[in-house]
Amino acid sequence: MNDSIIKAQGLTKTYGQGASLTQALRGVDLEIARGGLTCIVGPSGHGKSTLMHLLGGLDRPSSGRVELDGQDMFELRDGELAALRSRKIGFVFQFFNLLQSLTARENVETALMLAAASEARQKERAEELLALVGLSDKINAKPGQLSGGQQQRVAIARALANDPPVLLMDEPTGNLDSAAEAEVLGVLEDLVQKGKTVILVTHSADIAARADTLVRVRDGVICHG
Ligand SMILES: Nc1ncnc2c1ncn2[C@@H]1O[C@H](COP(=O)(O)OP(=O)(O)OP(=O)(O)O)[C@@H](O)[C@H]1O
Repeated sequence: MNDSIIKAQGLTKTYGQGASLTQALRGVDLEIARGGLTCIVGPSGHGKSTLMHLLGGLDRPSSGRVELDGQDMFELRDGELAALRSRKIGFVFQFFNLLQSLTARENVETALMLAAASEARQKERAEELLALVGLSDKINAKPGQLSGGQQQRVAIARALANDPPVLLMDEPTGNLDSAAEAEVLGVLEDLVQKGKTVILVTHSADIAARADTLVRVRDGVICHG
């Protein structure tokens, strides 16, 4: 596959040592094509989140490599890796992680890296992002005034702050009911239409059914078929 945005080779990850050693990943090779919705599925405790963290450069593997847009991530030093991550990947997690005392717009603004931009430009950009996830009417609401699905859409807008090509999500609908899940899925499908690469770990059969690519993880390896 030539146009893969992420390419992983021989990934292993071991936690702990001695009697408490866990081999979370035991040799994963994976290519993710640019664009499209990729779902990582599999039983609990089999290595999905570990894989997601390594694909996003949030953690380093015990061995193996991950190329992001042609760049070998783990040959970079921590600071360089962090800079690459913030340009290329937006992260979304199960529990939204919004700041409760800030409005939706302010939560998005916290992630904008527009150092030179005026306050007015930052505000405008945050409002554009909230419009993109269908929340134009909630820009001044605080998380406590929003439903779970709306909070997760604010988290998605925040993850898009620096216009990364990739969105990486760990169970983004794990804390939502099915109506809110459908809301979030709609936003993700919209983003895929706009050319983003969306990769998510999910236990939801409804979401997995909409994936362009399914990656099944079992016992720390990818199982085919
Ligand atoms: N930081 C850590 N330290 C020690 N062991 C860990 C750590 N993170 C994960 N593990 C172990 O690695 C294995 C894989 O965990 P991982 O979180 O990747 O699984 P998962 O498939 O995402 O599970 P779930 O669906 O329940 O979230 C498990 O046995 C887990 O206990």
